[in-house]
Amino acid sequence: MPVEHSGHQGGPCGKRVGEEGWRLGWSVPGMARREEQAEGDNHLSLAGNERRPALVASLGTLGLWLQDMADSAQAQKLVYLVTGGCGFLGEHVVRMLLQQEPRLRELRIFDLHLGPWLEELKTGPVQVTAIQGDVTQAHEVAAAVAGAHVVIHTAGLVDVFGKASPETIHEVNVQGTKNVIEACVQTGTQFLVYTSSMEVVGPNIKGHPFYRGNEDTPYEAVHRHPYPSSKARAEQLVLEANGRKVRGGLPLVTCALRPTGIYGEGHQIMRDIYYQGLRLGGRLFRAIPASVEHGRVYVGNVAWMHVLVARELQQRPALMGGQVYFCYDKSPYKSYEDFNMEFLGPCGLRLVGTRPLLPYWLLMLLAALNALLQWLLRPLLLYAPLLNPYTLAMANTTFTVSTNKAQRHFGYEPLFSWEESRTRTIRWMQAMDSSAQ
Ligand SMILES: NC(=O)c1ccc[n+]([C@@H]2O[C@H](COP(=O)([O-])OP(=O)(O)OC[C@H]3O[C@@H](n4cnc5c(N)ncnc54)[C@H](O)[C@@H]3O)[C@@H](O)[C@H]2O)c1
Ligand SMILES: C[C@@H](CO)CCC[C@@H](C)[C@H]1CC[C@H]2[C@@H]3[C@H](O)C=C4C[C@@H](O)CC[C@]4(C)[C@H]3CC[C@]12C
Repeated sequence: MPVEHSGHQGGPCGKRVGEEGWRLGWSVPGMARREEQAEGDNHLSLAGNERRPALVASLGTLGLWLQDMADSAQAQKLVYLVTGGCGFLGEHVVRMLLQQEPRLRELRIFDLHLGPWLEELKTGPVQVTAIQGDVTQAHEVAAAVAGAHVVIHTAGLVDVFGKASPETIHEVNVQGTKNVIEACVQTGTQFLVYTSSMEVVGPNIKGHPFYRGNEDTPYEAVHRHPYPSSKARAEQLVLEANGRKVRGGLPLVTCALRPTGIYGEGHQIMRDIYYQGLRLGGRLFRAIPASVEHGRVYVGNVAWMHVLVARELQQRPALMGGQVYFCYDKSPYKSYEDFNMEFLGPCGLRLVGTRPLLPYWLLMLLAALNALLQWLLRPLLLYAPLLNPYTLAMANTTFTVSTNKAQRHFGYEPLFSWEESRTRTIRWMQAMDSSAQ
């Protein structure tokens, strides 16, 4: 089924806040706890002074307050740079850092396209610096990196639909990453976290299943498509750079995070599939057997892993430097289509068929036809449907992870339960729908 990227249409989801609602209301479970605890601490110190004269109590409070100020002035000293900070994942990383990294003094957000939502962040206690720039331009990257303690490099060209040329994908994903590494070395930045992908491992071109594998599971990683090839090369460069001396003589410490298919608020492909379903009268047609498992992970948990890994890399460079970690959480193992229905179902869409409605050979034919059409139409227009031989192979090959390496190395536990991840994603879809009406 050729599934085209969509425009906006109204749908059957219930009315909620507008799309901005999820942006402005963004918060994480741990944050509320931290604030409550801070308040609780104040109450405790006041309670201790209750029976003393009022002046002593006030002085005590003032003292504590001054101490707090001094502590936070000392603690807030780190400068972080997030490349691709205005993307789907990048925005979540940025917001998570602001909420969960108390040592942050300045947060630099580097992206080709800056989002208007950055403005709202500039009123907080952390200095937020928005930098419009291109990772393929070494001098722009170096200027942004200079003086940063940590770089989280999420910028990338995510394209499995043939929208960009293989050369452009390589330029952004590989040359862009080289520029980030060189900038760290030249300017003296010691910590680099790279957002890699499950695709550096697989599925491979032979369609071998990767069933609940971990970072050490043997697998023949062979790629031909430009996107996974570029991510694999970039990851290799990042890992090889671990231990290089940066300006000032200290060693560069790097590691790579490999998310499986990310979902959550802001997920463009989910949006496209939703509107596709609306165009088809509220129905989607099963194309992939329900038994093919596809790994998924909630964007908030991926963002949390980035924040945690960046923090712990500074504490445990010997253990974590040069390592790769799959991103995982408690999201259930399901087929790509069944998993999407967890969100699309509550928005009124139905998945028709308990088995694929078309035989696989026919789907392959349609996918090949789409590829041919894309090629023929290229001089006139960009035809980039969701279904092509590569995306079909991705959706039709089991690839799931089961690991606890992140927990063992840096104490990672998902911040969001599956129920919460699901609820947040559904709310976002409902808000998106009501703002479209
Ligand atoms: N979405 C997923 O399911 C998924 C899964 C695994 C890994 N990843 C990786 O996560 C990262 C973020 O992906 P995403 O899904 O948020 O994609 P995205 O397209 O939403 O975000 C990428 C961001 O990078 C920016 N960017 C692109 N080219 C740039 C350039 N030349 N210079 C500066 N900025 C540039 C874009 O403007 C965008 O804001 C990517 O590196 C991707 O490979 C994504
Ligand atoms: C055959 C169609 C019938 O419904 C469904 C096509 C679905 C595809 C468009 C997606 C299936 C698997 C997705 C990819 C996967 O989740 C992991 C990814 C890794 C990441 O680095 C980038 C995104 C992606 C390639 C993701 C893209 C969309 C799928 C191919």
